Amino acid sequence: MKALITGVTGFAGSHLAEYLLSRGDVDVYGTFRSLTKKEQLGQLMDRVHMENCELKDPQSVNELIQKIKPDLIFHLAAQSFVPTSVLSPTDTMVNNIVPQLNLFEAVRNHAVPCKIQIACSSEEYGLVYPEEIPIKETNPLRPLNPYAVSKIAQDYLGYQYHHSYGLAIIRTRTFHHTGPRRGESYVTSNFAKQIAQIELGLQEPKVHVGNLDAIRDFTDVRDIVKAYWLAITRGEPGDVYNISAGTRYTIEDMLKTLLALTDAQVEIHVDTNRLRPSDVDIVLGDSSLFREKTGWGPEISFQQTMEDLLNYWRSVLRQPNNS
Ligand SMILES: Nc1nc2c(ncn2[C@@H]2O[C@H](COP(=O)(O)OP(=O)(O)O[C@H]3O[C@H](CO)[C@@H](O)[C@H](O)[C@@H]3O)[C@@H](O)[C@H]2O)c(=O)[nH]1
Repeated sequence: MKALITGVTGFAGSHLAEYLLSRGDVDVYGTFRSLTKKEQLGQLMDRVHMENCELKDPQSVNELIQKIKPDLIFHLAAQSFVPTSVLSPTDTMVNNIVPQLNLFEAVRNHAVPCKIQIACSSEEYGLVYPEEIPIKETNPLRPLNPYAVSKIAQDYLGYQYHHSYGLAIIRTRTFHHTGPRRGESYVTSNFAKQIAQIELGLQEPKVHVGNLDAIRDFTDVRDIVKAYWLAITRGEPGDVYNISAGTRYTIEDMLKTLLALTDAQVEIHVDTNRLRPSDVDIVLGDSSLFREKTGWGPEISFQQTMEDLLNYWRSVLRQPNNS
């Protein structure tokens, strides 16, 4: 079976590649943007068929789909950092919507009988009222940033291409996920990296933070990629599924969990430039539809995820020429 992962060197993409390769029954193809990340991932990426493809270019995507004729497409490539979408809304719209349209059109043009999973997001729900918690797939979408709007466009294009053209598209709305290799801009990784830097004397003993009151439903990325596999193999084309562990932590709880794993004595410093114009206060998911359909459930505890993330940064920072 041939699986194509767009954004294979990205956070979820690289974990998905690792999972698919470990199964032994999947030939993994991937598109990527960053050569540096490819090199950092070393041996893992040596086992993936790496494809040069500009996802924003229809011709390039057409050639890729015609050449590989994948059985499965996991579309993970995206601009996924909320503050970047606030600073550059146009780039986020173009980077998130155009590649997906090119993929859908290429699959249509070549009549490739594949299944497609698209990575949508809990950010689409945006403003949520207390009585709507935990959030079901039927909740209204009230986006609070351009990233969320771009994900709604991806989500609804998935719906439309399924209904208009019969493409076997499964939409997953994933809640906050983290773990080793998480990009350092995202809150869990950012705090873990700062603590590891403090331990090594590379930063003054002060952790810089933004809004600590936001509530997130944290899931380990290694559980998320297993969910993506189950979504594409057992999910119903045309349907949309929430994926989340159902945990409820404030960002402050998450910081305290990390601080309990270190002997370093630190001060907490709120940086106003880390606060967002409109933050999403609470994101807590109801993933019962997905669990009933596929049998999925999270296996890695929040505590374990945080420990693995901190250890990841400790090991990265101890390597020569680290960033
Ligand atoms: N990044 C960051 N966030 C901070 C900080 N301090 C507090 N926060 C708060 O921590 C929360 C999480 O921020 P992010 O890690 O940037 O993630 P996100 O906005 O929740 O979005 C993530 O989850 C979505 C749902 O899965 C994803 O779709 C999205 O791509 C991203 O991964 C937000 O409420 C943010 O204001 C900080 O120093 N840095």
